[in-house]
Amino acid sequence: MVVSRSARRPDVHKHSAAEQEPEKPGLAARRVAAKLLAAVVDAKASLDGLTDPAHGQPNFRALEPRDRALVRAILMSALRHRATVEALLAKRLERPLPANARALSHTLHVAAAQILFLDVPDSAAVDLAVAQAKSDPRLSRFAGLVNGVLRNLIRVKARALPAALAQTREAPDWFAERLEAAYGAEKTAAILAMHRLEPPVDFTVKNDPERWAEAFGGFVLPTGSVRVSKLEHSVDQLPGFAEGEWWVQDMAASLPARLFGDVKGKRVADLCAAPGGKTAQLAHAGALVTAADLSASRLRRLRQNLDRLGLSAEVVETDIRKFEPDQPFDAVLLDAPCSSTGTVRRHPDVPWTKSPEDIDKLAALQRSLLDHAVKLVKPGGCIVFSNCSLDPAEGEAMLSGFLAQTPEVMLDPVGSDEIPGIAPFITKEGMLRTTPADRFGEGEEMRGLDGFFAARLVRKS
Ligand SMILES: C[S@@+](CC[C@H](N)C(=O)[O-])C[C@H]1O[C@@H](n2cnc3c(N)ncnc32)[C@H](O)[C@@H]1O
Repeated sequence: MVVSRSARRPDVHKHSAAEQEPEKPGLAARRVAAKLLAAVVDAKASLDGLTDPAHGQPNFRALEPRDRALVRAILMSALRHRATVEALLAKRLERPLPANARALSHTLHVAAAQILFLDVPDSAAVDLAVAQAKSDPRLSRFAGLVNGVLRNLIRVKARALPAALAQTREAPDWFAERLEAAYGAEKTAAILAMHRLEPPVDFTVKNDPERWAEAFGGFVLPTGSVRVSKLEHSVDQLPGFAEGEWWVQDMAASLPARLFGDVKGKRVADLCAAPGGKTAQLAHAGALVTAADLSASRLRRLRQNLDRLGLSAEVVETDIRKFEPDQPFDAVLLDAPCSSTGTVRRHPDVPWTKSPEDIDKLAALQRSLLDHAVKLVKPGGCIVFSNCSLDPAEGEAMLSGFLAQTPEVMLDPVGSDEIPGIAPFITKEGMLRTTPADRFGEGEEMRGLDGFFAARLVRKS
């Protein structure tokens, strides 16, 4: 290895006074927030992946736990309200930022999200954004602009924020337009309004929902899930966690596995199983479950989850299109990979990382997975197809194309009284469709669930 002289003698470097100044507390967190925002918005990386404690972005993982929590809070707000922040910043800029000023745009968004939506002192948000600009060669000449724009935002926010929230459609155009085509203008507005809110946490409990609702300070939904509007503790600190008495699962996500009815003693394949929410439901209901998934790391989480819950399943790591079990199953669940547009309340990066092309590709993947899934079930056996997309291309439309071209399979319509509380979500064809704007009763807390699609099919021959 050739080592250059200067590399061996770092002591000869001259440091400027500015470089030697201790870094302002909190600056590293803001820098990481801007970097991750760039990764989400420009490189279409998933926020959960970037902030994964074990495999996430290295600068993020290097932060103290408190700063990691702050970075996540900043990014959740910056993405949840991205269109509103953009509109408010645009009004404070004399002219649009040039396309190559991405770092400047991300710095402004990170600071604006704190000023508008977080409990961070305004002065700290501005000072740190200015310090960030000064210390970054790409941004140093914009430090004055950062200061001016953000101080202006602070001055007007009490009046300008409510107006911007009322006038801005909180989504990229492609996303809102597809929702409108599927659900109409009024329901789209209601869905986008729900995307602005932090969602409640729903739990699937093994037994006695009333008891857990009381223990968590929540209430029982008509379907039996327990809902907590705002959790005061992390889930692993709640009673019953170590004992494996419950798991976190949005109410909508708990419905597909219940469409099989009584599965006690039946051989059921859960084909895209990880991290195992539906595997756990099926195993708890007494099924002999084979849980298959492509992802080794996600299957590790599935095993950990089942261990905690004291439940068991046969676990198979495979691309299910190559899965050839010795004998067909009594029933098959295909909870297919999808655009996840039904989970924007929890994953506000989704509209900014996905595209219409992704939706088309995912619909084609779902179709190929479903074509194979039906071969794995006995004649007379049941197949439930589900996913957490709001887009009919991945739900109703994909399924009707499949049914038209697959004569050996027919739709088994779901009755509106099969599960307590599901009537509002059953379509006239007997499929299940939920959106975040749906409600299952009167009152604010009875509103909101993930967007889900599910259909039950029977293999005739
Ligand atoms: C929506 S998630 C499943 C969630 C899971 N059913 C639950 O309730 O916890 C979709 C899963 O499909 C898996 N997957 C994607 N393509 C696959 C394939 N070709 N074969 C098997 N699994 C696949 C992904 O690894 C991912 O874990």
